[in-house]
Amino acid sequence: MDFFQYKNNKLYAEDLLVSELAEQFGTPLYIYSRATLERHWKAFDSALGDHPHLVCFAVKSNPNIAILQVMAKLGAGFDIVSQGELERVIAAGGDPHKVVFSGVAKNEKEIARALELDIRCFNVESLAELQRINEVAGKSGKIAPISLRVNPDVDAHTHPYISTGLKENKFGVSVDEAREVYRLASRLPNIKVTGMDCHIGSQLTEIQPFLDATDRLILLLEQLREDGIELEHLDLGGGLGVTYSDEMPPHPSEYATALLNKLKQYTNLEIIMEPGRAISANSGILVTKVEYLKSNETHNFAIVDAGMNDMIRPALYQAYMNIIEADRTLNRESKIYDVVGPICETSDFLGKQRRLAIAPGDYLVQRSAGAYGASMSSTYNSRPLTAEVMVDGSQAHLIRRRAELTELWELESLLP
Ligand SMILES: Cc1ncc(COP(=O)(O)O)c(C=O)c1O
Ligand SMILES: N[C@@H](CCCC[NH3+])C(=O)O
Repeated sequence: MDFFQYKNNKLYAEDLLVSELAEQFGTPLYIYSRATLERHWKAFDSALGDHPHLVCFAVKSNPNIAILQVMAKLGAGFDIVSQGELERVIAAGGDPHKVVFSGVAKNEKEIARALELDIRCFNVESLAELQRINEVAGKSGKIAPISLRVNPDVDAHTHPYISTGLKENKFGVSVDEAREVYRLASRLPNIKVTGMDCHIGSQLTEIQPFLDATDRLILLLEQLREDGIELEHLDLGGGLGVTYSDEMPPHPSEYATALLNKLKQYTNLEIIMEPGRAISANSGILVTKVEYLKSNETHNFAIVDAGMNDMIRPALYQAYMNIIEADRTLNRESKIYDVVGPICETSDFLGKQRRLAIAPGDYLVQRSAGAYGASMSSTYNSRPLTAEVMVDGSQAHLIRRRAELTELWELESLLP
């Protein structure tokens, strides 16, 4: 069941009318459904069944601390890529022992803080990083649990900007070098080798690349056994896609079951997953108000109050995201529009060539906006970050207020 659905042609978020939420909290506005977030995380968790596992929510997809709190209450783990994300997890009540730390450029301070909190594992992306973690752990009197992020050189068949598992990408240690780096790691005094990880890209809509990557990891895992290196966990990363238009990605349970099938004889090997988008994207919408309609010889434009600073995916990846009316009872004339924002950039659009029935003052909804929406937003053009609301049944909680305009320069100062 979809928790964002029309009843009598008016869009609801769980039990609440989207247009009323827009009136109450103003626009642009991100609205999330708690029930949807929970259902999506549980789909992964339950598909992995009795096999030892941990489903780590990829914080980068939506780091709002209320969202992390919902995850923490479910018992989720977290995949982080910075100290900022780590502190958010802690602030939200997350368990640091369920945190895996990815990212290509971990600095000493971040490593020290993660060691202090006894995180589950560092997902190490290079030999140089491994050596740095060993040094920082030595200084902190800790033993750092590590996994090597293996780059399996598998084509994820996704947008080139969000493909990460090819040789030419900056991520991880190549599958050919990994065995040697593991041998080295196993001899470092302040390192404990606990796992292996990979993440081949985002918005994958086919299962096969995941299976191919897993095969390469299993091969390496067997080679490590020959070297006397036993792993405790295998982290298969995130990357499962969602439906933005007509993609048909596998359901999380189908995906998890397929991977589990490959690994079922490894009964003691804990499986870690790092889904972000598959949990958060369709748990959220972006509501925006039509400010003006205008037309020229070739185009009709719906000029709305949300811009690429609020949702950059269309501008950055030419991503298609569905746009629908919040209220279909208003009896407007329908036309084909480019839905554009207030930012002074030609790439500032939410969608192009969409049939919509709207008038100024109406609300439009961009669907699937819960992942990489608010998290990638900026204050470009000195626009405050958009407010965010969590709907929980018939309750709406403001989980991020819109900043006052003066707060936008709080960190700056005039010259003396
Ligand atoms: C290491 C790592 N894990 C997990 C994710 C989450 O990816 P997704 O949101 O596609 O599930 C990402 C982002 O692509 C990532 O870089
Ligand atoms: N930000 C991207 C996904 C990148 C995931 C991070 N590795 C998107 O919106 O699709």
